[in-house]
Amino acid sequence: MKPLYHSDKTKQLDIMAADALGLDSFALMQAAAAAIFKHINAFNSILVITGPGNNGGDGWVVAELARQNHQQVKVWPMQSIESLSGDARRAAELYQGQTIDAKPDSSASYDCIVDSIFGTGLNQAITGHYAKVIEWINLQASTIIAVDIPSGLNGSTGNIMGVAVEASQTISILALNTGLFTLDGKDCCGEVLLERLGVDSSCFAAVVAPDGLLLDQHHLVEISGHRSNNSHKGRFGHVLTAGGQAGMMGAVLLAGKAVLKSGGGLATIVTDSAHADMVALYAPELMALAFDGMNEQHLNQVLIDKQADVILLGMGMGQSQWSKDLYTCCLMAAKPLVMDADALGILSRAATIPDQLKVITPHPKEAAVLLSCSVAAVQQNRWASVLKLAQKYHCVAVLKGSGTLISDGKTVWCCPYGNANLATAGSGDVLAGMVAGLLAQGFSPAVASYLAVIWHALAGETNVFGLTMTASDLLNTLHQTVK
Ligand SMILES: NC(=O)C1=CN([C@@H]2O[C@H](COP(=O)(O)OP(=O)(O)OC[C@H]3O[C@@H](n4cnc5c(N)ncnc54)[C@H](O)[C@@H]3O)[C@@H](O)[C@H]2O)[C@@H](O)CC1
Ligand SMILES: Nc1ncnc2c1ncn2[C@@H]1O[C@H](COP(=O)(O)OP(=O)(O)O)[C@@H](O)[C@H]1O
Ligand SMILES: [K+]
Repeated sequence: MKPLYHSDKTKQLDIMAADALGLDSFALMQAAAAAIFKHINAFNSILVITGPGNNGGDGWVVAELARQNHQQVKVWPMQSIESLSGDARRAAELYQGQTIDAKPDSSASYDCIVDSIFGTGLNQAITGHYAKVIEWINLQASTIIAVDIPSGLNGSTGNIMGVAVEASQTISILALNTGLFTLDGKDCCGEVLLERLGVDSSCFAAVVAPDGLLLDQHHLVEISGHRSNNSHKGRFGHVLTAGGQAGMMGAVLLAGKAVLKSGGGLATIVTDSAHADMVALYAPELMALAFDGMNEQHLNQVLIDKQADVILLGMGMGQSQWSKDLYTCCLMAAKPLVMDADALGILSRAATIPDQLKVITPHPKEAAVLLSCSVAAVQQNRWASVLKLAQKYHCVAVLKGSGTLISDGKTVWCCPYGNANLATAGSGDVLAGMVAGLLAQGFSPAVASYLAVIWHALAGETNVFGLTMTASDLLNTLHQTVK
């Protein structure tokens, strides 16, 4: 897994890399620019837009390399050369090509625009002239290459600070920043490429603790590689999927089916007696159990009889007395618990956190309730929020949304896959069922969570139904990602 760093660690990483390579800071800038130049050396006409810091410095060096390569290149500096300092000033002074000092007229077109306005040094919202230039960049049909980070994107959190470049490609230098992969990061970055300049990331990871780890689809081989031939359904776990108060049955059905679709051996739906009989009509492979409210003896007996390995609680469960009774009953069994949806609201008000709680799967609004803060506060720093959730509830937390984050309270994993087609009713119920299904098969809470998240996101991203995909379609096409 690639390490991810908040952008405040960049300077430290730059120094370590320079040491490892035996370069001074200007030679490191030249090496960075040479690595970026490889990605633009085939364009005919290039406009490099440079800012006040070292990100701008990279841009000046890239422009000089393009000039030497006989490409048509111009630099549009946002600041006068005299106002620059250090390596950036030196880089600008070495450039021997043309500059422009205002927006190109509409007849001038560039195949490629290089965004080297701001990198990791962005420290306030972008306004004024800078904002206008970024808005102009976003209107151009050119290929837009962002140096290190799209200007305006907060490299740590993935928030847009006022306005941000929407790049076709982002070429990160030395290390990847956390903000590239969550919240607005994915919309701003386009394709993310990493140029390590010959420095192995393990050289950093040993000294500077990463703030996150980037998940990769290759982890999914762990799922299919997990089972021996000499197996039976009892080996793959039994999940009791509890929820679906009167009139809200769909969510718990989707979750129960996802348990089986993710390889779980057995799934029993515990739901309102008004519709327990209908479960088999939807999916004959599901077992059903009616819960009438405070019928705890009955439920406990079933938990024992059915030897459930995992309880998944909350989908379509509501917040009524029936819901609270179901919550209470499920907690009486000392079985590993996964909580989603309405169970999270009850958990947030509960006097104690059950010892057996293994995973919670909130979307940002549920996370806000769990952390007693606003949705904006959760999203402002999703990295800190997912850590807080895991630490407060002593379990693995899955903070859903664009760039889903998973944490066990120490490590944060980030899923770079998925798209807005997953924003469809019931898609989270499917994810919760997948987490429980993998947990029941013996994966640890963290591994079950991140495997489910990768699988779910990739299935959504590659689904042939595109934006017409429903949660049922997603379930029925999971096999295209993992068989
Ligand atoms: N030798 C080096 O130092 C290397 C630097 N690198 C590049 O350097 C970048 C980091 O350089 P810097 O730390 O200079 O950061 P930036 O290039 O992002 O620029 C920071 C400057 O912008 C100003 N600024 C920040 N936010 C602003 C806003 N909203 N409006 C107006 N001005 C604002 C700051 O006051 C500061 O002067 C990296 O992203 C990377 O591109 C890499 O090439 C690796 C080597
Ligand atoms: N824009 C997006 N990009 C990637 N994944 C998304 C996006 N929007 C939603 N998702 C994913 O879809 C699922 C939606 O879950 P949730 O909000 O709980 O929906 P529901 O309650 O309808 O099941 C989550 O796994 C979430 O990460
Ligand atoms: K940039």
